[in-house]
Amino acid sequence: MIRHSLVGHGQEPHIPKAVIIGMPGAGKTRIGKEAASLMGVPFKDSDRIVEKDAGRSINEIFEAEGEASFRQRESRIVGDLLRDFDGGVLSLGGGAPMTASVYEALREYRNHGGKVVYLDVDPEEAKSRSLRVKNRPLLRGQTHEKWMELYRERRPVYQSASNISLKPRGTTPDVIAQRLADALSERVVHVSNLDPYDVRIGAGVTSRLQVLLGEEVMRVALIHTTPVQRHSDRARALLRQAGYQVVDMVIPDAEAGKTVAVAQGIWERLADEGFTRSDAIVGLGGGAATDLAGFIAASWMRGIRYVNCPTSLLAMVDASTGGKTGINLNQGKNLVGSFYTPVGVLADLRTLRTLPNDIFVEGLGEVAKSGFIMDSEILGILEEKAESLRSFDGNEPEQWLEGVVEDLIERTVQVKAHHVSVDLRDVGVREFLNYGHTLGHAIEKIEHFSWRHGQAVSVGMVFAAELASLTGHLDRDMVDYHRSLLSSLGLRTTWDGGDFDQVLALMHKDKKARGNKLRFIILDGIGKPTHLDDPPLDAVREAFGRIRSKA
Ligand SMILES: NC(=O)c1ccc[n+]([C@@H]2O[C@H](COP(=O)([O-])OP(=O)(O)OC[C@H]3O[C@@H](n4cnc5c(N)ncnc54)[C@H](O)[C@@H]3O)[C@@H](O)[C@H]2O)c1
Ligand SMILES: O=C(O)C(=O)C[C@@H](O)[C@H](O)[C@H](O)COP(=O)(O)O
Repeated sequence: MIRHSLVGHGQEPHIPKAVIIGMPGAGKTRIGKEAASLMGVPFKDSDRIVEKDAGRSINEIFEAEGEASFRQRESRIVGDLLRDFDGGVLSLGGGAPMTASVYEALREYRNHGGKVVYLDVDPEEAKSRSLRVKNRPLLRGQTHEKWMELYRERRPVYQSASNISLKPRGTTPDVIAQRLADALSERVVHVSNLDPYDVRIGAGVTSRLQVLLGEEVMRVALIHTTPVQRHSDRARALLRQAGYQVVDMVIPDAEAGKTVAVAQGIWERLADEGFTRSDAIVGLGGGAATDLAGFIAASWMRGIRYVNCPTSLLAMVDASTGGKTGINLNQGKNLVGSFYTPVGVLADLRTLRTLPNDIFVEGLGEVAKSGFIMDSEILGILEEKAESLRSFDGNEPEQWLEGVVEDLIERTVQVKAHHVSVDLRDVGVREFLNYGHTLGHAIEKIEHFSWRHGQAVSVGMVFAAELASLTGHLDRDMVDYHRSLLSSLGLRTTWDGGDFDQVLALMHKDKKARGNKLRFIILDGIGKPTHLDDPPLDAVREAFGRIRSKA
């Protein structure tokens, strides 16, 4: 069986971090070596190991034993290395994946989480480079025709054998090596809806835009706000380099961007720029920008492809994933929108470097929410790292960002992915992601959006915990735990604005409400969310009273 053959006798696999494949002259060795050195892991080239093992050069093996014998040697050695080259980067000879046994071994390796990287070079460039190297017996006396024939034969095999593809065209090997190192350190959370997609988390993942958008797309509308200009400049440069026509669309910041007027302005611009169904949207910024961009993608010509590039903690852990797109009305939050999934989400940790402290801290509200409803490990990390998280200023060491913060993002996205994979349309378990939001959205509205979403949700969770306690679902210790954890992170736990009747009217506009009946998400315990339908009005009023600072 596959698992058995790679893992061996009940041991953990010691598989390589990555295997690089591609045409001769693609730069597999140079780029692989450099990426390995950037990551501080060992590098091996299967051709060199075959030569060492045989005690003769590849040319000599071909001359003395013939190609079939070389392929047998290669297949055995690649098989061994795929089983036992712990965490290293391995480059394969250009023809290796064409051998059935190597192709199969690569498939097994991918099934165990291995990363097979196809260096998809321009065939002319690879040809001129490969002819400079002497020990390539199959390339001797090659005509241009024959080379292109080889390329056409091998390319589909490289494509289907790989799960990462890098196009070095127009870039230097150093840049590609850095991209490769970035791609290998990223984390991926899979969302399995009808239209499945991945959330990629890591430093530099924005460079994946081209792979996600694909070759059919001609025009890309890059929707973003001004505070993220530095990151949209980079995305725009990457998109132009990849050959797309980029139309830059700057929208008003935060909730001011989630309006009918802004959406209308963008629809008109798309029409003027001639956007068709095969064009695309990229939403880059905080949750407000990705909510709007998704809504534009969902509504333009009844739906075009879009990618989310979240740049705030909250957008990375929550808003960018799950396909809830929408805008606000004067009457309430997110009242108009649709469920429409992106083709991918790229959470580039480097963008967090410019994120102001208060926006990072509000994002912790949604992180804590995911801990409360499903993953107590998240709560453990938040408790342990509260002080450093609360004082985030963007200058944290790389290890911290790619350690604690990346762990929290990955875990929180896993919680989100779980709920939206099971219930995209929000008719059951997905509603658990709304913990704290019934009151939270009302607070945002009453405060004219001067309160940040995550802060409002934080108070909303304390309110929901109080309501759960009043209705016999949660004990007092848990309510106290909500207050102490959230405040240790710099989140609000009280609110003195509005009055009960105002709040009640807004809570009736919440999407969980049915007819005249309110519906809340509460907890029976950590990781045990449940619905609370139509609770006694007195309990709702009392819970509201308990979030006032003078309570
Ligand atoms: N669709 C969903 O499932 C979902 C989930 C959660 C929240 N949301 C929505 O997301 C919004 C809140 O998102 P948010 O907290 O990101 O707020 P936001 O989008 O208002 O962004 C907050 C501020 O931070 C700026 N910013 C973002 N990234 C930055 C960076 N890297 N450097 C500097 N500045 C940066 C933004 O321009 C803005 O000024 C709300 O509208 C909420 O309703 C949606
Ligand atoms: O994805 C969901 O489902 C959520 O409820 C996530 C929430 O954190 C988010 O704020 C969402 O936008 C709220 O949606 P709404 O349906 O209550 O408007």
